[in-house]
Amino acid sequence: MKFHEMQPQEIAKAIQTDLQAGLSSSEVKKRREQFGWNELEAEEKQSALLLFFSQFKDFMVLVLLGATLISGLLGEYVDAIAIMAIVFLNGLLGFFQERKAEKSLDALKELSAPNANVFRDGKWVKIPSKELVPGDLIRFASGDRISADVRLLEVSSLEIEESALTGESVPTSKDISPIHEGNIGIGDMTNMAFMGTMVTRGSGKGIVIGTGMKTAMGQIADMLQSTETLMTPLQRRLEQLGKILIVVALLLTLLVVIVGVIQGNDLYTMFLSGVSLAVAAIPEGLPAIVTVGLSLGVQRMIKKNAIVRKLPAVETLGCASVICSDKTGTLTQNKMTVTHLWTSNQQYHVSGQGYEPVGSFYRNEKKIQPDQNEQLKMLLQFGMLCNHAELIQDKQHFRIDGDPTEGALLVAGMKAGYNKVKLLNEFKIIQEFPFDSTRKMMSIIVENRKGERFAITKGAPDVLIGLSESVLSDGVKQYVNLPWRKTLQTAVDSLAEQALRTIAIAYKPIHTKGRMLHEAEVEKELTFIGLQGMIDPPRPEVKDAILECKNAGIKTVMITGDHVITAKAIGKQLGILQPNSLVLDGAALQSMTVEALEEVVEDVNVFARVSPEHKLKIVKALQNKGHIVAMTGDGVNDAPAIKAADIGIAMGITGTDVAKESSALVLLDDNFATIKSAIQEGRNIYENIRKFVRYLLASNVGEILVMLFAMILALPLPLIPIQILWVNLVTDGLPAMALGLDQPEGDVMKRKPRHPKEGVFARGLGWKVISRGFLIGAATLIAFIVTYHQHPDQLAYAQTVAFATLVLAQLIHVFDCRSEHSIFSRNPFGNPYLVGAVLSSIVLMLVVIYFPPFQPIFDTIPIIPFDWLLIVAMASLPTFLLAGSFFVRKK
Ligand SMILES: Nc1ncnc2c1ncn2[C@@H]1O[C@H](COP(=O)(O)OP(=O)(O)OP(=O)(O)O)[C@@H](O)[C@H]1O
Ligand SMILES: [Ca+2]
Repeated sequence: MKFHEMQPQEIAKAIQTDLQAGLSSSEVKKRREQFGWNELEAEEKQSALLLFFSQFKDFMVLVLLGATLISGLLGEYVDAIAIMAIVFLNGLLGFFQERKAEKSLDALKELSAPNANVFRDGKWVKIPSKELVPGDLIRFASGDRISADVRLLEVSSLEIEESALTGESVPTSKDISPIHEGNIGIGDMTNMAFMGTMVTRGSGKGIVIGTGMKTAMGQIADMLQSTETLMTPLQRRLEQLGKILIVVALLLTLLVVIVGVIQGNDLYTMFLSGVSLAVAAIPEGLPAIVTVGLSLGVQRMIKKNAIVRKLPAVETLGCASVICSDKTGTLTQNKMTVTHLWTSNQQYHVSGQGYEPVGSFYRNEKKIQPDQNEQLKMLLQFGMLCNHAELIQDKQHFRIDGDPTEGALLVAGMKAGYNKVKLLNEFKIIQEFPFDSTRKMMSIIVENRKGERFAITKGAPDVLIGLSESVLSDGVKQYVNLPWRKTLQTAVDSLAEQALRTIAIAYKPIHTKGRMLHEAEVEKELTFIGLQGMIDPPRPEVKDAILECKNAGIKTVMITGDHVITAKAIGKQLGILQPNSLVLDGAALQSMTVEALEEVVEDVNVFARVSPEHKLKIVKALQNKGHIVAMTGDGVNDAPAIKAADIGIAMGITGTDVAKESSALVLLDDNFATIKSAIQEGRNIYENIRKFVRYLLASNVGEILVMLFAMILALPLPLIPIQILWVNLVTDGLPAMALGLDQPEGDVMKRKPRHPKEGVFARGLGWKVISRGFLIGAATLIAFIVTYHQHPDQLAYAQTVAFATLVLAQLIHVFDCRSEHSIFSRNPFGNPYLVGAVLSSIVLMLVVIYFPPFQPIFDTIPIIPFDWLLIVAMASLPTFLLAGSFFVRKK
């Protein structure tokens, strides 16, 4: 018999699972050995060796190797070996950079791996999905992705979207009864749930019958998800730039070689110089360093609780101009406590803090017994019944498992002395209609001991008022006429004005038995019982974060399903709501076109009582206005807006799998302040990339120009090929890496957001690269000419001086690259990595010049101390000459 044909008990027996306790840890271990991990086999990863060799397939490296071969054939063994060594070192550096980038991306994948809710050793626990084994009992709810093949045991309005398997995008509604029609397809197995499919509504529980490759998903081999690493816009631009530079460098090389040969240099030397120059001119290390820069930034973001799922988001973050944030849990703490009750025209106050179920009830400052008041009792008890939350006590600390709103209702009932288990004995739950953010309510149907049935509905008060035909007042049902409507509305408003989140409770007798009801039949003609108002304090750090964003030119918009007045009150507390800002509610949004919304959207700071579906409209309107939008979300219905936003952000704690999968960024702590940190980091990463692009390109320009000038002036070559290669590797590589670790400049959060289309050379970068590069080249040439004049018979000495000048000029220039303003605007020794990199580059340069075994290889001659004056002066010139203009401008 197949699993879908069996009764739950039969399945449990067949697969040997105790439905009361789940699997034991020892049993799990055994089954893991038998069935393996619950994962789809991914493609083979590139081995370390392969990665190492892939470093040498670069075009320029091949040219270099060709040059080595020619040197070898011509008998220039020293040259050949030295070039080989440098190529090897270059490859090694590239290898380590790529390994590091890959490792941190792997770590990211690990962090965003899905979890499953499993019943083991008699307890519900959350584990990584990959640890599931056949026989495990798992549960899931709206927004979850099913992590194994499952035979369903319990469902509550469960609907699952199975398009990943069947191509059918309309969700299938699920039940648990056995199916006996012989041969059926996956789409018709309504009592099964399959790995990779998505719960769009309701909740369910089931027993795992297949894991890993032994699932319906595992059988479609080509479905295996290959994780694509997208390139960021900047990476793409740099790649294009790289291509242009290759052409430019090759042309220049050709020019240098031709001019050189015409002037009587021998062909071999000119060939080698040309190749070295081309190698030096092409920033082939740039893409790798950019990747490392990005991944270092990504790691810093993880430390700040932000996980980047799509690398391009790192850059887009720096461009964000609007953050649309959920209220509950992101701006506020999502720690709810009921403080006010309202029923029969009376307001009550509840004392106590947090989730500790200790507190008293007061009316007009006088303590009362809630048990004495029939209607208060109903309000509290029904709030507990229509409720999935559980209160958990760890030592002295109380916390909620489930929805905090429901947790607050549960605790309020417990303060009055009621016990949920006892209540469930009195009222049997027959049917349930789960909460969703569009209906904004939840209902259950219960049967009491006398066999009478009635529905209990709890939800947003404005919605419930509309659905009520009567209201309970001192035990009597009164028809909801206009005055009553006003009374109820005033009661809601007065709670909302105190920034309280309000929940209304209503009920209705049910006379139909024997068949399942539809929610539309139940959630109407209700009798209103009363209100519960709960506080949800703002997160303390959010107010400052919002202000910081404001200074950075980023507007914060609150989007909430909560009541307009509650939203306004919180918005005021947090500084989101400005005196002249607009508030829009879901009803208004519903009737607006995107175009109409565009007209006003820039003035709206609070959207209240919205459904998740409205978020997409808001994103679109803002984007049409030219904004780069960051949008948060957690539920299934938030996914389209998260996807459409420039930066989709999902909640790590309350977020569903679906929301996380659509997002570019996941907040581990659900905290708004983390978005701010991520944006700050995003800006910083971009600035750091600018820094080393600037450094590397200016260095390359300097190297090319010094050679080119010398050619034009009919001078001998100021640098020999091996020296150029050395500069390219050591002087350029290490400090550039260190720039990737630089701290943000003080004003990084005081600038306006960067324009997303901004080019690589925007904001004066192009000018800085050319001018500094030009000066570095000129200064090096001057040092060379002066020295050559003094020692016309010692070309190698003049070349050594030129080499030292070039290296030093770059190592001084690197400090200038740390600031968008001037080298003087920051403490030059503020980045210890950079200081370390520069010092080691200097030491390596000295070794090449003064350590005898290296002298024949690099053709260097020890420089006499006096000449260092010239070198240092010339090397400082490029940086300080133009930095001087900083003071001129500042005045
Ligand atoms: N578990 C629940 N049962 C019944 N009604 C609820 C429940 N949770 C929330 N509500 C009601 O539905 C409204 C909308 O809730 P929803 O979760 O969509 O938004 P929110 O959490 O208040 O705001 P945000 O979108 O900022 O997270 C709430 O204001 C509340 O009145
Ligand atoms: Ca919500």
